[in-house]
Amino acid sequence: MSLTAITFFERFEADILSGKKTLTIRDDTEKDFLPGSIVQVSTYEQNRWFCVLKIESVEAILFSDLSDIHAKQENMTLSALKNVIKEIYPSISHLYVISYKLIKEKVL
Ligand SMILES: CC(=O)Nc1cc[nH]c(=O)n1
Repeated sequence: MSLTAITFFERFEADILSGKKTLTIRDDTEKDFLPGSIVQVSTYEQNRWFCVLKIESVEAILFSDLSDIHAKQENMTLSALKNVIKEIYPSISHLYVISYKLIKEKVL
């Protein structure tokens, strides 16, 4: 069964809504998104819905293969991205790059 919802830390919300952050890197507990599927997005902290994404692709990657291309799509430097991922997933080397498109934003 594929996943239909995802959470992001609140600090990433503005970058997602502005289209500056177009991918997320997750561990194997959050890899089962179907390309082409629609996913509801909420904040991790408050479970507050804030947008809808369409999954473009899900690709396995090793932590050591993260590059400037991934960092740019996360709207970060590569060293900032590696620090964020190490903090969220300490000592996990097998990860998944999930790319997405913003479909619907929250209306303020
Ligand atoms: C809640 C959560 O795990 N959020 C993450 C994790 C990795 N990348 C990301 O953009 N957001």
